[in-house]
Amino acid sequence: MKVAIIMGSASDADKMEACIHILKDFGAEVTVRALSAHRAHKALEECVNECNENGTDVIITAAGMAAALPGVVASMTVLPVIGVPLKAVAFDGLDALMSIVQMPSGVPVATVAINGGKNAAYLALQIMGIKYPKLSEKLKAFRKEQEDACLKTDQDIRERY
Ligand SMILES: Nc1c(C(=O)O)ncn1[C@@H]1O[C@H](COP(=O)(O)O)[C@@H](O)[C@H]1O
Repeated sequence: MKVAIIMGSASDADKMEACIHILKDFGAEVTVRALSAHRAHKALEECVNECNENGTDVIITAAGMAAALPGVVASMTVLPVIGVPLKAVAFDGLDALMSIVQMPSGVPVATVAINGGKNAAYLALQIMGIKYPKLSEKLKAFRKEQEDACLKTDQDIRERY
């Protein structure tokens, strides 16, 4: 159960903390790298080649601004690539969202919400759940906990009003 997280810059790390924690909580082996396609494309290629060879199940990519990274990573692998657009200095993250979501056909990046690192983790876990049945069971238990918590808050609201 191996996930590689590649972000465009070390300055993105805070926004990906929750993603990393969720993956580790569910028992995934997580590798985290900060490699820009724009600034270090050779090292990025080496990193993706390693993923292709070392049994990585899913690659999560995260980048802000002109976010070429997720698409470039997707071009170098047939592993599932998830893209997390990050809100950086301008346009509330729409710049990154547009860069990541509008891939030409044949080279998909499964794009989550702006700053959607948590859902990137859950989506990666669900993809891996196909291969690891115990993980799938854990995810079902998590969904049940979430449902119970929702019903509890509903009850609280009904009682309050
Ligand atoms: N989008 C990309 C890429 C890329 O796509 O190759 N490389 C860096 N970045 C983004 O630039 C922003 C600022 O990075 P710096 O703080 O390092 O200047 C970050 O959000 C990063 O993801």
